[in-house]
Amino acid sequence: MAANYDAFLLISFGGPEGPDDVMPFLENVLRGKNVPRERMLEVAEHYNHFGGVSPINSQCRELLEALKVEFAASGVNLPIYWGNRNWTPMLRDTMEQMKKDGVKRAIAFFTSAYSSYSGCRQYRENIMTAQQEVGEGAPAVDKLRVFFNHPGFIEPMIARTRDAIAKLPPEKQSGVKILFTAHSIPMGMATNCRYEVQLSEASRLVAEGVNIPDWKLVYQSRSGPPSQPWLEPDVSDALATIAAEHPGAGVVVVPIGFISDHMEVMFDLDEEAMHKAGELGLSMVRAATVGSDPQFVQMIRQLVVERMSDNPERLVLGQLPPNHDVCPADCCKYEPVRPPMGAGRPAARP
Ligand SMILES: C=CC1=C(C)c2cc3[nH]c(cc4nc(cc5[nH]c(cc1n2)c(C)c5CCC(=O)O)C(CCC(=O)O)=C4C)c(C)c3C=C
Ligand SMILES: [Fe+2]
Ligand SMILES: [Fe+2]
Repeated sequence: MAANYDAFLLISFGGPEGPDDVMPFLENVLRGKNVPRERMLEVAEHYNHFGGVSPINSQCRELLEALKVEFAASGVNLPIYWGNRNWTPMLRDTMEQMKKDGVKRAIAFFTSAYSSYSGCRQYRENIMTAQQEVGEGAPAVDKLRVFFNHPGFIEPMIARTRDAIAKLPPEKQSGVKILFTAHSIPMGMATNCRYEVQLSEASRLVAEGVNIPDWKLVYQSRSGPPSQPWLEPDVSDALATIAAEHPGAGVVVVPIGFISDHMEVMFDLDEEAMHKAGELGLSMVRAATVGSDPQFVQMIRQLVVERMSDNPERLVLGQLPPNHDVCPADCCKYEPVRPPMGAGRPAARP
């Protein structure tokens, strides 16, 4: 059913924009999560390595600028808002502003291509919490379908993978191995969502697009305690396996699980995985994420128009259908094992 919207809302993760932001940001990210404090401090070091600034907020600003141009050029007459889960601009403040501006019903784009607790349900919970905090008159918010199999995501990723292969030394290009990487999540989270299935399909589509049969889906940025099972293999272990089986091979690492080159891409891949590949004698190139690619920006506009049309064209590639518009009640449900009492401290809110 077509719906009428009077605003567009970008909802993202947020990131620190200076050294003083790093710890409160991480405390926001990890509140209620079973992640050891040592891991939090380790990740803080990654951010401090880059001056305490994550590029994610500036990447969102760039995407918003590109979207304004795209909407104006194609007659989509919706004001654009932006709110984050973990750092300013916080979602609740944005919703407060939307209420003041008289917005009644917004359509939201989450910066996650896949269904998972963190990428889907937690954002929906964040919306509900923000609505409660804003109170009477808070805008209603619907979310766009996940886009892991939309041509506007897959085709730019094929182009970026092709560019990355071309950066390998010519003698390493034939026989290249592709590692598609995504954020690892606890097995308990993975079992109640379509994260792995959707990631495998997106990876398959990109591998097929560049005609490379030798590919594997692997994981990165694991944060759980060693006792808790998370999705594997880790990218470094996968690199070691390639080095053992194909010494000196060319490897392209494609961060298919992310849509911008944020800290988890810059540190975990460009620093750690690159260093590991060098030690193992592999030639590694990391493919870029979609960022503000024109086709990706167009995709967001198409997804909005799709929801506002009576007979929409629901673009999709591959073997899976377009994902649902409205999440069923238990979609991406996750009841985490809580950390022991006293293991975490409440975070200061920005
Ligand atoms: C229990 C699961 C997760 C923990 C713990 C976790 C910690 C953690 N994450 C970041 C930074 C980012 N995470 C991002 C996305 C993301 N994170 C998880 C799960 C956990 N993260 C998932 C399932 C996802 C979604 C993946 C996807 O589908 O896109 C991102 C990217 C956000 C974006 O909008 O692009 C970042 C950045 C930190 C710093 C952290 C703590 C140690
Ligand atoms: Fe994460
Ligand atoms: Fe979901």
